[in-house]
Amino acid sequence: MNAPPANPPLVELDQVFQHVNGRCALNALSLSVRRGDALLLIGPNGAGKSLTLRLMLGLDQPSSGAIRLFGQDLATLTDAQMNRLRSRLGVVLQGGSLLDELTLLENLLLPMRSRPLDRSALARAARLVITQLQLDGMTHHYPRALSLGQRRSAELARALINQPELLICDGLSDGLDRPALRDILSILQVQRETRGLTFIATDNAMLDVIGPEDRVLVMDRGRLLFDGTRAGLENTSAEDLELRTILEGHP
Ligand SMILES: Nc1ncnc2c1ncn2[C@@H]1O[C@H](COP(=O)(O)OP(=O)(O)OP(=O)(O)O)[C@@H](O)[C@H]1O
Repeated sequence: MNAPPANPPLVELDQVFQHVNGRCALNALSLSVRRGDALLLIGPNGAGKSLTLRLMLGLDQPSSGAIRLFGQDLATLTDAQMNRLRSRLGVVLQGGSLLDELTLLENLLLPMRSRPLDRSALARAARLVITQLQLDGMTHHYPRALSLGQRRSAELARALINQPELLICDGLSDGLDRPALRDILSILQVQRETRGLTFIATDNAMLDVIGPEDRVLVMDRGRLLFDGTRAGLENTSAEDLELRTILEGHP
């Protein structure tokens, strides 16, 4: 048997198809995410962005094709192995996921339940993300007392509390204004530079706040239309009508 590569891509999709209600929602999708990448997945409503992330997280199985997370083929994993892989991830899903009956601090500590840490280690982990996400003074508030931006920050803090290797965010910017989005992006960039965080975000609004060398994937109707830098996307879309039409937001 061949040994797995020493430094495999963190996520790989290989010729993935996904049929939903008889429709081909993902069509021959192949992509690869390397450690330290910051990858933005954009495209119109229904392009297949959320489906793609759900497959990466092992929440759905593809109709065909292979998905590898940290070098392991998800189709071959037991539930226990999948849970171990998930403990290396931070996830923010669309639509908000804070539990209303828990305080902000209790929400933040949810991912730590299965970790054998003492109170001081938990407090340290919480303090770090609370400071990073500027949530000081709010730890005993319930989610309903927070602004939308604070709730999004809290979800991100919860996703980062385990210091994950890979952060996957669906619709992180929903309801956030541009300065708030820039703040969040700079927090993620610092984690990328200081500890090699890899992150994947589906977020059309982020296109305006990422750097020219950051990586962008453009999807439409389940197909991957572009994989390159934001600067490359600007050049390519000047000559590619299909891409330009999507970026300008027309049907
Ligand atoms: N649970 C589901 N049942 C039926 N159809 C679904 C389901 N989930 C996704 N789809 C369909 O799959 C396609 C891709 O959906 P997906 O949610 O991945 O798109 P998206 O790019 O994330 O869109 P948005 O920007 O609106 O979130 C769409 O046509 C959608 O209607």
